[in-house]
Amino acid sequence: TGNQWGYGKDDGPSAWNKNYPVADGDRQSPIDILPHQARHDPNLGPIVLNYDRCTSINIANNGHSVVVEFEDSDDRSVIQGGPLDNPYRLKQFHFHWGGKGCHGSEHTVEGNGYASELHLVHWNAVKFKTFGEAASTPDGLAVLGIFLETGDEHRWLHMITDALYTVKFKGSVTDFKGFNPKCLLPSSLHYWTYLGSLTTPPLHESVIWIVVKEPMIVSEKQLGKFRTLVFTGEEEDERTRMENNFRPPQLLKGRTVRSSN
Ligand SMILES: CNS(=O)(=O)c1c(F)c(F)c(SCCN)c(F)c1F
Ligand SMILES: [Zn+2]
Repeated sequence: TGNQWGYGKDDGPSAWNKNYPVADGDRQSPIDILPHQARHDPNLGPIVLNYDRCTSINIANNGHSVVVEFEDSDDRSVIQGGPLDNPYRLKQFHFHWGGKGCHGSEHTVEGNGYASELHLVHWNAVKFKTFGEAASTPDGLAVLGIFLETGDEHRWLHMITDALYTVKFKGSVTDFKGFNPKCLLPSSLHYWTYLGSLTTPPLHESVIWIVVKEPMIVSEKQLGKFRTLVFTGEEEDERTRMENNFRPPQLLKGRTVRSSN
């Protein structure tokens, strides 16, 4: 069908504007963050996360990433504070990563990429009735971005990486109950924030981005397990390793990046 997109030569980020013209819009993500040009805003308070472990549902391979979905019928798991006027409900989290040794984050900092980037996707259920409505309206979504850097093993990431073999193929879904993603976060939640978009089609310009400055540290072995997933379905004959599922930085087009402290 027409809306097939991916990260390959012919269907990758440089081709997305064919089916999704907003790809060339004025508030696209990710971006390259220049800390010295970010405006420190003393009015930016801390990010407050209230996640309830009971809202996690399943882990899935959607053909683009590995995604953990959450129950979002009430305010049990929300993010608030910082640049947000309302609490935003946790809908899902997923990752973007590179190939062996090369970079795989979406946002970069002074041109430097990280090995991977975790996105916790939240939606404004005060102003919108459904996730879909929020995802297609300016500032309907708040995405918390966390960089992953290789080093020592992450003590809790094994809860995700141990489940990856069950979602190797596109379309596979497995139960994933009782997981609180707060265990993944670095100790400091100082952040940069700016107005942007989804980084995958349909690339809606609906995201308030909150990018945490301190990366989480994971081992090369843990990261390698993400690369055992494939973009393709079990029934397909070619097995395309899932890696480099990141969009490169987009033009800032006059936007301001603010910094907590
Ligand atoms: C920020 N990262 S992302 O890649 O642009 C991204 C996804 F991959 C998503 F899956 C979803 S939710 C489901 C909608 N198709 C989302 F809101 C989202 F923003
Ligand atoms: Zn993402």
